[in-house]
Amino acid sequence: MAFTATILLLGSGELGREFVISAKRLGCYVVACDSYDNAPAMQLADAREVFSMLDADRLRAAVDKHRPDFIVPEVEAIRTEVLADLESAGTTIVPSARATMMTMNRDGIREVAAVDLGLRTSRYRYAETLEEVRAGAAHTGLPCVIKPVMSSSGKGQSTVRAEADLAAAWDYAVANMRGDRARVIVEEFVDFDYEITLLTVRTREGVLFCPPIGHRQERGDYQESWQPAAMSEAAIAAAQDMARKVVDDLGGYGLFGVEFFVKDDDVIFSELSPRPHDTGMVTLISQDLSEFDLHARAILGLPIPAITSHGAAASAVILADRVSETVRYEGLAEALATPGSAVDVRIFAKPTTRPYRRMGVALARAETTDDARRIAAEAAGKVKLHYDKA
Ligand SMILES: Nc1ncnc2c1ncn2[C@@H]1O[C@H](COP(=O)(O)OP(=O)(O)OP(=O)(O)O)[C@@H](O)[C@H]1O
Ligand SMILES: NCC(=O)N[C@@H]1O[C@H](COP(=O)([O-])[O-])[C@@H](O)[C@H]1O
Ligand SMILES: [Mg+2]
Repeated sequence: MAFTATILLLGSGELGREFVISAKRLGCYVVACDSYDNAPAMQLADAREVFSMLDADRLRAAVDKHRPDFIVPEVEAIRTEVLADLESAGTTIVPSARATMMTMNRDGIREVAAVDLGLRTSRYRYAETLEEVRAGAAHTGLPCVIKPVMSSSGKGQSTVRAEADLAAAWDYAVANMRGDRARVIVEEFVDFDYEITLLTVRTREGVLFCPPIGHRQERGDYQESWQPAAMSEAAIAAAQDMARKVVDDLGGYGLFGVEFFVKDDDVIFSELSPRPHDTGMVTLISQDLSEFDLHARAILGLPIPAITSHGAAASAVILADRVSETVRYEGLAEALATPGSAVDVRIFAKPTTRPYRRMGVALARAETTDDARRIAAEAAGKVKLHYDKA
């Protein structure tokens, strides 16, 4: 068939949805996979498969059926041993099977960064029992942050300020982790001035960086992001140096979201996604090419002559507040009419809601990042979710 390439997308949320658009524009055939039907990326893809990507047999069956040129993971929770086998047999895993294995669990990437590469990270310990959690907290000191090694978007994460709260944090982590391995990382709480995502593109021609993205998180999940984040040249250089080391170690081609905490000029590596990053959705309005276009080009081996910035920009999330099997969006016209130099909205069209589930994002460009943040938040606030009765 007359397609540029066949891509099997593992995970079909909002990030996958925008990636499908970028890949389709370049003539790819995309099969979108996720554990539930009508996931955001499926609505735009050429074909879909609904199965748990932790199920090795189903994953292999999907690969046998579609014979992809590229397998593009969009979530962490994937049976990554299967990806390693497929890579050995000649299928390209994006960015590499090693990158997906090392980032599926927090302990993997932490060992690469802190031990193998000697990057500056927070103090940490792993724990598999409450006793080990107590020992971990004694090592890091309080406050500390406790996270399941297998989770994302802040699920199961809590900050503990008093020893008496360690047991509740352990229980919360175990109750909200993914997978069946009760293991957490206990991290020193970093009292950072600000935190950033450095979008880093590994291409055949070398490593490229987007301007740093600042963001604000609540409950371990991103609420708003802006670009460029104000940063000293020294801090940018330190972050770029660390990002380059990690992506070169993980290997392959694609875009990575590398997360750092910054305190004064001290830049501390936190973690990374070997794929587009939620805070990077701001690039849908801030730059040519967006993080999704960059991922697609890097994967396909297409040139990236320049990453052009359109100036200060921001994104603000639109969240659900309850469990519902149906949802409608209202206020789109009002949101898009928000005064500002450029305002846009992305509606993810997720079929169901739950408290804090990200359902859309508002985007704005303005003279300053402060103005862009204000306008994006105002536009996001105008989009109202209407929960129909089932
Ligand atoms: N050690 C720490 N000290 C201070 N804040 C922290 C620490 N670890 C995490 N946080 C805060 O919690 C947020 C989420 O943490 P982290 O990125 O590790 O979780 P995540 O579940 O992988 O999130 P995502 O998948 O959205 O990237 C961070 O962006 C930061 O704001
Ligand atoms: N921080 C990771 C992240 O933002 N991942 C994005 O959220 C989706 C899951 O959303 P859901 O939980 O609403 O289904 C994922 O598929 C991905 O697009
Ligand atoms: Mg993170």
